[in-house]
Amino acid sequence: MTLLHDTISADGRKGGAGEILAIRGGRPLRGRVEVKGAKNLVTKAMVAALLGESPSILRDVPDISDVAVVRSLLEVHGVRVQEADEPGSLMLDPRDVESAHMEEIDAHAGASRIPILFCGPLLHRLGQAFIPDLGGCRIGDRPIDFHLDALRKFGAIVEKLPAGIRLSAPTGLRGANIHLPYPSVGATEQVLLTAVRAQGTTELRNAAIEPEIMDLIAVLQKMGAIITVEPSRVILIEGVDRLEGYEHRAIFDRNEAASWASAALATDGEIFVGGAKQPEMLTFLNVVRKVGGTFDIREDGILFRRGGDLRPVTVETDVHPGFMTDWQQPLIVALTQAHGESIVHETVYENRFGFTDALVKMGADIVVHPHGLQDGPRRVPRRSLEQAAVINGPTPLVGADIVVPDLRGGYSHVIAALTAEGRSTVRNVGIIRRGYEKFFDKLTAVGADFDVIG
Ligand SMILES: CC(=O)N[C@H]1[C@@H](OP(=O)(O)OP(=O)(O)OC[C@H]2O[C@@H](n3ccc(=O)[nH]c3=O)[C@H](O)[C@@H]2O)O[C@H](CO)[C@@H](O)[C@@H]1O
Ligand SMILES: C=C(OP(=O)(O)O)C(=O)O
Repeated sequence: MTLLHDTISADGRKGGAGEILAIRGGRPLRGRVEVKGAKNLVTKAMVAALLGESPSILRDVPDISDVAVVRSLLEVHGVRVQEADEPGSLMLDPRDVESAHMEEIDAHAGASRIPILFCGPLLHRLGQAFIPDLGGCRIGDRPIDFHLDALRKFGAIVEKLPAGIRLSAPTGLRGANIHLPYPSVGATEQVLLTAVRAQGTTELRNAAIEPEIMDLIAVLQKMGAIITVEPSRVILIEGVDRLEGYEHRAIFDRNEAASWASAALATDGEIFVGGAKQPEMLTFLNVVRKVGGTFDIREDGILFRRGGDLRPVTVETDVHPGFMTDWQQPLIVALTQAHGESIVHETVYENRFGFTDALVKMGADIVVHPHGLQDGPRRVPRRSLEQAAVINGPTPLVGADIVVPDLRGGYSHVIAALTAEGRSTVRNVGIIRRGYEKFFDKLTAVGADFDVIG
């Protein structure tokens, strides 16, 4: 195994060394990996630091390119960011927040989805905000209409620019009554980050309640916010005049944990995921059990292994506490090895099965139904945008030349290549660093046989 490069570029979009892997598959992955703070919390907690009048300390920050992008965008707005009291901790000092130059903001275009969450904090701190065009996984349209509608209700004025948007709040931001058309994670965070310093009370209905959102609420409460989570997806936020910095250890990355679990199932291996915890993964663990995998929940993590032949399963992705959409892509690799027909209904995004083309090229039997399947009783309400994938297994996979399309799809391609007999070339793996820290090191730790060839 030759490691030529396993570092993050400051800019998540840049290519270069570490982009192409030659993988020799066909043997079980066994070993231990550690997961740190969740990409889907850490990046938002970093934005929350903008709202404080004093510095914040965030611990268990993963070394991923989405964090680098958010750090850089904070820095161009005058936030001083440096390592704090232990490896993987950041001190974020927002006392000198200032407007950034347009070119500095534009340099972050297309790199991540997080910049949209700068709207409320920048409006509070500076009275205006410029937000670059967003990046993130291309798994559907991913509109930001819920975000902008909510911001307008708070009193913001939104202008479309040739690249990005400009917001201003000439008369300040006031609490609002907001009902989200769908429990969007990002829009819920947008409302939280805006309402905490708005004048008066905000009532948010049909809010997302993912564990990462609860952790963001914990961060905001440490800062001085007053947020009440009521039953039935209602969140009340009483605006306050001043927030301070926080000290916080981020919730673990349950998406990374589920990914390594699926790798153990797919390759008939055994992987201990240090830092994984049961409560946030209940729904995933139920599916592991249903497909015939086993898990052993320990004090410091969860051990995943395949117990025998894998069984087929039907899964509907959903908002929390349902089966998370980010889990379905790695799981599908394992389902190619299950005995019988599995069905995955993707109800969150309208285009999240593109990665299966590569799996089919490797020998998998997967048929994607772009308008979903009418197949009997369902727990998750049908959505017009949904699709379904029918996976028949087990099928031997053979090595192929494949190109990574997005973060989870990319991880799934690597795992498929490690499951497949023979040699695969996997291109564009740099995308995987958006959400998986020390990815090559971790592959090595579980015994993957690969070379970085470009
Ligand atoms: C950085 C981050 O935390 N990303 C996560 C976040 O993405 P993100 O916050 O972008 O996902 P959302 O929950 O907002 O999206 C859910 C659905 O709502 C739609 N929608 C959303 C906003 C909007 O203004 N209009 C609109 O129509 C989306 O197109 C999608 O169909 O939650 C997703 C759902 O758990 C996860 O897959 C992503 O990993
Ligand atoms: C869809 C994802 O991320 P993002 O929202 O950052 O594109 C993901 O983490 O799988």
